[in-house]
Amino acid sequence: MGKAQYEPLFETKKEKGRILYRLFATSLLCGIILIWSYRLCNIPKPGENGRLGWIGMFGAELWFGIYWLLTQSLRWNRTHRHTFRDRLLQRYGNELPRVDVFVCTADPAIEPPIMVINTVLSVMSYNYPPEKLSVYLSDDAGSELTFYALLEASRFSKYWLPYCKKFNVDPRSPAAYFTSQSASDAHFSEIKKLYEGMANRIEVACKAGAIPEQAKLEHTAFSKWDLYSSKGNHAAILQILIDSRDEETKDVDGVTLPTLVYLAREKRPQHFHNFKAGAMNALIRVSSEISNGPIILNVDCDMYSNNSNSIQDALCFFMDEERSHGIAFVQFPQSFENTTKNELYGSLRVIDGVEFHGMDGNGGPLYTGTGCFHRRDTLCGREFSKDARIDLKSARPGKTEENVHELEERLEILASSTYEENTQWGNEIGLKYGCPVEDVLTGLTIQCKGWRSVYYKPERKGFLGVTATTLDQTLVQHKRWSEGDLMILFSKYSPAWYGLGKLNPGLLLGYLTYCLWSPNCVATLYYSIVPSLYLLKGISLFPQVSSKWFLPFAYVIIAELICSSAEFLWSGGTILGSWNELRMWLYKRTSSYIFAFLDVMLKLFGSSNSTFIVTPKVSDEDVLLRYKQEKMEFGSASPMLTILSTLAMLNLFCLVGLVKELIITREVGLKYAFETMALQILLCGFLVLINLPLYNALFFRQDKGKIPSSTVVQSVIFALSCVAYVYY
Ligand SMILES: O=c1ccn([C@@H]2O[C@H](COP(=O)(O)OP(=O)(O)O[C@H]3O[C@H](CO)[C@@H](O)[C@H](O)[C@H]3O)[C@@H](O)[C@H]2O)c(=O)[nH]1
Ligand SMILES: [Mn+2]
Repeated sequence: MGKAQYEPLFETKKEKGRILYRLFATSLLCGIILIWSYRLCNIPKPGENGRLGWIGMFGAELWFGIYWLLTQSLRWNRTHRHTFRDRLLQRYGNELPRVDVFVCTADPAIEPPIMVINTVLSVMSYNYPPEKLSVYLSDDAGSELTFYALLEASRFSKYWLPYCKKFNVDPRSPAAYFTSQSASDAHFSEIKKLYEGMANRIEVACKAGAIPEQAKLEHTAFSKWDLYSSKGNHAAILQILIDSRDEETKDVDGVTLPTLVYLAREKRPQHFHNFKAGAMNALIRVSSEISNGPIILNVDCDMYSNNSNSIQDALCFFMDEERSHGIAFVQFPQSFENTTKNELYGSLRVIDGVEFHGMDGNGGPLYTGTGCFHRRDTLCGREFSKDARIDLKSARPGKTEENVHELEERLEILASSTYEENTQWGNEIGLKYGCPVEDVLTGLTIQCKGWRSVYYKPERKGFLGVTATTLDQTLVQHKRWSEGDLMILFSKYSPAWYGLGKLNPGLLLGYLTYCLWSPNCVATLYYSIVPSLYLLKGISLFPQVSSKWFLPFAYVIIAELICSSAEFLWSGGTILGSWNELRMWLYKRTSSYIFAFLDVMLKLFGSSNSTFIVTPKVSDEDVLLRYKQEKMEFGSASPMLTILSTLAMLNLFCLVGLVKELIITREVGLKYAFETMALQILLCGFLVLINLPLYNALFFRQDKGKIPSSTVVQSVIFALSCVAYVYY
């Protein structure tokens, strides 16, 4: 094709209004600098009241200001992507590359098999040539129930795939499709009935905790579970359920089906399994001997495909003749199906709607796990080189002489728990080990090798998953993320030193923003405790309202509040949602981040081990009901909850103490108090206001989601002693 007619497969647009934003950010920076100057110039002399508190305020504001500066790297250079699928099909319709999809599951109890196979079915039915598509399910529990469900799904797919194609439906997760549709023609009822039959059989098996004897007789694979002892202790089980090279396996219309493989890697108590990263690496090896697709898509078991064209979209970024060469991976945003209108537990809205566009403008987003397309060889450690073009037409391993059983047996060795000993797997090859956010670390090293990545957020969401439905789950998940990100900062691959000179400076700062999530806890804790306590003591920490120094404080606070709410609304959130987001911002910083920060510090000094607490994807009925009503679920006692309620109580006591002085004892005049303490009163008042749901759960609620009485007692005692100590 001549250069003149070159039509790109994707286009990149700079965000409109960037100049305006940059002006605004610069003005905010001026405000911040003024605040710093005010603090520095007004530190009370040694011996004067409030010197220590003042110095602390300076520290906190210095941190907030610097951190805010870092976050500008995520906003300065935002870009948006658009793909041209029709051009892709026109040019490469017949030579599309093979694509391997990896689905990961870890525990049938909190990731129900019926949900897992809905995800599997949704990715099997992509709008893509089936002979070029292979789907691998990694089951870290090695559960017979999950395997049984997958076997059922492989049978159902013979009806489901033709149906999807014929009626061009979306989403292609049957469960999601049937809940979104109310059509009632004969085809619909027929396929729905088939699905319900299957779902019913799976549910019965899961309830009983055992699969029907009949199924065992029909499929020999179940004998592989004869030696199974537990989810942490079992041999590798590999089962090729559909091999698209087989002539006999066709759907009901006689069309080839995608390859479908079940893999439970070997697990032994004496061998550390490295969580999802270990599962992914086993999948990379096994798949390389079956389909060896040059493009790999990974999804979590709850993240079904919501858009049947996502593979084609992603390929537009890998197959453009002029601009695809340096692109290693394409990350889609993480969206959720079970969110409520005002997202009580916060959301990834601003990350997805603003920040990742900013990362993309600087060299590409982080690899955040699910919904990411990779080139196989960059995932396996290939360095970038200007000249060496990557071939997406790599050969598929031919069908060998061995029969399927021999093949499975041979490949099970690749998934054994000792296979990686004395190899570079988890280090130079595949996903990196040793970090709770293995994906972010892996993506970082790929970018350090000279590759870039792409953030693609299509109109119709690519993937939909299940988000946490209780406060505790949310905080635990954010602890894992923020802990992992901070570990990266101190790791061999730290963006701060390893990335220096390898990454675009803007990208490096972007990584730092995420790595430094958890240290934010220190300044936030300080800001939510000390000003309120000083308020009670009658010591002012902010400029008087009539002072000219009041202006920069007012400007920075108001502008930042408006800007972050605007970003939230702009990304599709509601006003109440933005208030909830603010609350979660506070809660994460004063619980998840504290524990993440402490854990990383402990690790640096050699103790404590990483864990991966898998987020539950199902909840009890009453919990679910409260979730839908957006009633915060506190539930069980935990150290994180104790901190949150202690902080809330502390601020309540301070505010009540102030009101008592102002109105009842009238020790200080109302006017005088506002003149000298306005910002402190506002801050304390804000902290009380945002904690209203927490007070409700402490003292008034009767349902199971309330705060347990042990926590109530603890937090009141802690807060009272703190206040008493300061006051007397
Ligand atoms: O030992 C394990 C643990 C987890 N998983 C799977 O990993 C996925 C993610 O686990 P989940 O508990 O849902 O974590 P999330 O915090 O929701 O996951 C986000 O964060 C992870 C990194 O912490 C990324 O890997 C994920 O892709 C991303 O969706 C799930 O499919 C699990 O089944 C395994 O396969 N093996
Ligand atoms: Mn998840």
